[in-house]
Amino acid sequence: MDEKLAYACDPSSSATEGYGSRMLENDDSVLDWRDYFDHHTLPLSRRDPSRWPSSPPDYRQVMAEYSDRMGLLAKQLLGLISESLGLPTSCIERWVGEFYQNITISYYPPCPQPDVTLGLQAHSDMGAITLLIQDDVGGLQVLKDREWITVEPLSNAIVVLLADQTEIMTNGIYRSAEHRAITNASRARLSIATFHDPSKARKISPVSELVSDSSPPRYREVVYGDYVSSWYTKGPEGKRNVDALLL
Ligand SMILES: O=C(O)CCC(=O)C(=O)O
Ligand SMILES: [Fe+2]
Repeated sequence: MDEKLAYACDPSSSATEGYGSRMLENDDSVLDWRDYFDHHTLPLSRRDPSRWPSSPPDYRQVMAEYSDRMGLLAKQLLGLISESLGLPTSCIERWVGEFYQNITISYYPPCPQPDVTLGLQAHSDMGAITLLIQDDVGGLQVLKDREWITVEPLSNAIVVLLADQTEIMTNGIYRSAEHRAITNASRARLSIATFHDPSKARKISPVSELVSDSSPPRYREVVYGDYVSSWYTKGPEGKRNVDALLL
């Protein structure tokens, strides 16, 4: 525990780097059965490996390489999404602007009452695209046709979760995935989520090529930093934050 606390997040502000267990600003909110360690990894100006664990000895080097490779994969996937919509490959990536990438390692201890306790409450991720790996325990679920479907762990698989800004940029053609993590009584679980977000100052709206008289914008423009603040203040409650921007 002392080792974890040596890297503790700043409790007075949300989304800081380091070790923590409370995600939302409101003290009355239901807690998740989860500890997490958040790394700021891109752009390089935010990357400070001295804030990351020093053990095992190659941790920092592996994390830096993982960050670079996930960033490239996220760009490729946004490129494929752009192409699938008949847009130039780099269109959505350009709309996001420089990637702000955070890597969150979540640890879910065994839970004595898994039937009444969530590891992580239902939410959609707030940025553009999340790449997630999980160990063999399982616990990630996605909402499909109002049913929670378990994402069975596959070794070497990367789960792609589209996030809220991609829903906005594609004018709702691609939807962000509502997901949650459940707990279990017997085995601890680990997952690693790599988030790719716009900068806080970036204005996000449906990409202009997808908007016309016959296809009007379905979402209000939002400054990404305001979106993040509102998410942390109100809490996710499924997809209520992106739904609140619907016109
Ligand atoms: O642990 C998981 O599988 C989900 C993690 C997640 O959704 C998140 O960190 O946003
Ligand atoms: Fe998530």
